[in-house]
Amino acid sequence: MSDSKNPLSEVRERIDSIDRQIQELIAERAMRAREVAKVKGEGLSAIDYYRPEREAHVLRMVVDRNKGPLSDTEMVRLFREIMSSCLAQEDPLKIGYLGPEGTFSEQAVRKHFGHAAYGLPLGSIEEVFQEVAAGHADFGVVPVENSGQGMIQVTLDMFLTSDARICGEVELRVHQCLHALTGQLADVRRVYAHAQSLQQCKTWLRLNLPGVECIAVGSNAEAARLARHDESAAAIAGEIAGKIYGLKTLATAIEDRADNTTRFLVIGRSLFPPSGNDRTSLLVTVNDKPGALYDVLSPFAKHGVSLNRIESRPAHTGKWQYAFFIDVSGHIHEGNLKEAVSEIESSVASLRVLGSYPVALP
Ligand SMILES: O=C(O)C(=O)C[C@]1(C(=O)O)C=C[C@@H](O)C=C1
Repeated sequence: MSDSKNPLSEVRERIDSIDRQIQELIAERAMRAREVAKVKGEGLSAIDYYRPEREAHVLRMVVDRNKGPLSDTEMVRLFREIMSSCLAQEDPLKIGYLGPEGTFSEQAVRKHFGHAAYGLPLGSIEEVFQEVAAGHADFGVVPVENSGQGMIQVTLDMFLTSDARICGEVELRVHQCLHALTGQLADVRRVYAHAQSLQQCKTWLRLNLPGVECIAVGSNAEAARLARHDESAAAIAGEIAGKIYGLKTLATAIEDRADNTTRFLVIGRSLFPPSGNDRTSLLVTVNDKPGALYDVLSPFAKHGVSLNRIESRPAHTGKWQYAFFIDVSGHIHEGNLKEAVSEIESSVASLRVLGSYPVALP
């Protein structure tokens, strides 16, 4: 009998050896993270140890080093989880999001903070802002924009009345599925979903479920919860929500646009230092005079600052008065943006820096 090893067990032995090394290195990394924490001070809470600018820097180095075969997104996800566990050694961060469990907001929380953070499902976007302001949550994650549907007005309007700061952004590819209790499309008489999701799947619904009643509810996870108790109903929700609520998936990727992506904001109570690739969000209200918007925008051009987006909303200060949400490249502590902003400040009714934060990672 040949004494050559079975090729499967040979590769598995190599994998076991690599796993041993990875595990030792992860344990050593966790020890170093403890040392860093000691330098920052003993007995602080998780929020005092958290450094989003450093995390973004670490993850950008991961992307730069990545030569495959795993994608940048996968590599970033793995390292994010390692940092999440390193940070949670004392006490996990508490993150508020639009619940219940299984929403895309929860997926955004996990993408940005990893699974060692403690997720706090809340009833509404307003509640996420309130819980962060009250200190019951360290940070909150709220949807702000969808690639096909545009801005989420509730989120923008919350910045008009709250002191929340933006500490980060997360981009999430959103894949919608149709789930139901029976698993039969022919049984579906009504479809529950969040209004945004109904919009995102309009064409699929028209072609595959013509004439079926579409009912907008607070979240997709709520839709899945309702469909669990009704054999003639289906819910549009992510894959995870379908599983959590014990439903069968009737169709996957039913969104009309293949690149359907939602951008979320991480909200907190303070500003963080530059990470090297940042974005700044400003809230500006202008006086009613000719060229008011020109006075806001021209200093950006003059100081070489790129404008990423501008969105207007009725201001809460009076009829026909508008607030502008402006996103620009750079950090507020960096020279050219600082100069542009101080020039704008002298010509507008009000200007508030909502936050400077690392640009979203893959
Ligand atoms: O470098 C730090 O400041 C750390 O605390 C270490 C570390 C990490 O694991 O790399 C952990 C948590 C912080 O949010 C950032 C980075």
